[in-house]
Amino acid sequence: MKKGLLIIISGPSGVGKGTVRKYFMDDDSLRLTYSISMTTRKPRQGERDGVDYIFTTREKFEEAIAEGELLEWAEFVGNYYGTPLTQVEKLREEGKNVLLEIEVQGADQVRKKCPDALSIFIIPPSMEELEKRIRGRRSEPEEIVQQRLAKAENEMKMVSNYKYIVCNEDPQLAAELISSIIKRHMYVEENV
Ligand SMILES: Nc1nc2c(ncn2[C@@H]2O[C@H](COP(=O)(O)OP(=O)(O)O)[C@@H](O)[C@H]2O)c(=O)[nH]1
Ligand SMILES: Nc1ncnc2c1ncn2[C@@H]1O[C@H](COP(=O)(O)OP(=O)(O)O)[C@@H](O)[C@H]1O
Repeated sequence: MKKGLLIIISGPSGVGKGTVRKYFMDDDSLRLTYSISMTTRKPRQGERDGVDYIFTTREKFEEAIAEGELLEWAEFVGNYYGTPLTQVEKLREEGKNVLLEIEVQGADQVRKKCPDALSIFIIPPSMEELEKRIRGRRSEPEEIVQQRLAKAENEMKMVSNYKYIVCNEDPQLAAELISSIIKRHMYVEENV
């Protein structure tokens, strides 16, 4: 059996990564598994431990770094985020396509370790629209919103490191584009 793809999806906070993902994640023909990250961020309303993230403490996260348990990790607006290593390789060996939804520094680390990773960056139709979306989520205090917006400006400078750029104006269309990119790569992998 062919090893599954490693797919990186990045994009500024609030661009709609989670929203777009819901449109294509359950498409069986894509054989996708979502890699659940570890984070020290507090859960937002409706987020579930072990489903959206593995929520943990700074102490435990630093232990995981020291033990070499993470494929990559980064600090983002005061919190740690990282990808547990164990599941990724096992799932790929089983032929599953593993999806990492991670920020730009983590994506760099993954590209170095796995040069064959497929990377996609989601951009907003405009920075004004991005601000509306971050604020529309109403989950964080103004100070954090400002930090996320400043971070977004910097992240947008990293788009050229990605193989594909998809604009999320309409989430269904963005999901269709991402699905066709994944299908194309699955087809290529299966026919080499
Ligand atoms: N490097 C890295 N970044 C992650 C990981 N998990 C999530 N992120 C990114 O961390 C950033 C902040 O995530 P979050 O607080 O959930 O905010 P959101 O993207 O606005 O929903 C986003 O860019 C995520 O894609 C991870 O395991 N590693
Ligand atoms: N194409 C879109 N048009 C308008 N609003 C959107 C679109 N995609 C996402 N949103 C909204 O933007 C906000 C942030 O989306 P979310 O999926 O949480 O982003 P991310 O996971 O990138 O942080 C949510 O309130 C979501 O409903």
